[in-house]
Amino acid sequence: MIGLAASGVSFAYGTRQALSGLDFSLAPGRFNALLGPNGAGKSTLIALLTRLYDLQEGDIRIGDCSIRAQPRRALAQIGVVFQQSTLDLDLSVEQNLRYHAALHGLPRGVAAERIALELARQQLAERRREPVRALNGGHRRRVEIARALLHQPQLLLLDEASAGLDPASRQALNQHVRRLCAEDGLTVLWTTHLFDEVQADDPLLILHRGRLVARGTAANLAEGGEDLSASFARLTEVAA
Ligand SMILES: Nc1ncnc2c1ncn2[C@@H]1O[C@H](COP(=O)(O)OP(=O)(O)OP(=O)(O)O)[C@@H](O)[C@H]1O
Repeated sequence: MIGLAASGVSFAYGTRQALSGLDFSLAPGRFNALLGPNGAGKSTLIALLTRLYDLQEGDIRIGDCSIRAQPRRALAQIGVVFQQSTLDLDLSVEQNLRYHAALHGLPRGVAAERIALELARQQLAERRREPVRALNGGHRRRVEIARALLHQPQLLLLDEASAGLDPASRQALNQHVRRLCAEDGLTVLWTTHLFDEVQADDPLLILHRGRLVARGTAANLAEGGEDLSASFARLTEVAA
């Protein structure tokens, strides 16, 4: 199981400060939630964790690798599901995965084995020959998760993976990712702006206007029996 630790991470788009002095770590092998409203900086943080953007300040360690000093080794440990889907809707599920495996230089035989394994794990084996267009939103997300896991990373980052899904599919996807975590020891970072996707004992980070305003679990951040939305309102008001 692998953890992640960020220290002193700040990022600005020109003069617009998007993240300020973030220090946090993710619990290895757990479903870690990152909660923040639109514009809090979640996608910017994912972009830094995946080296889509270069770090401006601070460092991020994935396991024992610094993404500054050993970016290739660090990135090999990460799988990512971005907010915007990048599946080709007209290709089959399997073709999408094969294309991705080829891009990453996986030999054909290895790719075929991993694709079969991942599709079985995501309960999608029977749909492998269907075009992605024929799948509902929740299943498309599972294809993206399968794709993100093809190179066998130990850390899975999901940026608002449930966005655009109906409530039942949102909950099913959330439970699905929790199972991957529990069964395979995957370390997960699940970003969301929805309180009901966070459970009381999840390791939780709350991001507000580019600053971390709380770390802990929803249960230990709560005061006087308040629910997470009330804790959130109190914590962000203090930080405003
Ligand atoms: N390319 C960009 N250029 C300038 N400012 C940006 C850019 N991308 C994001 N921002 C700003 O940086 C801040 C953080 O945005 P970010 O997209 O990381 O937040 P978020 O929490 O992911 O929100 P959302 O859920 O809406 O994507 C916001 O104020 C946003 O307007």
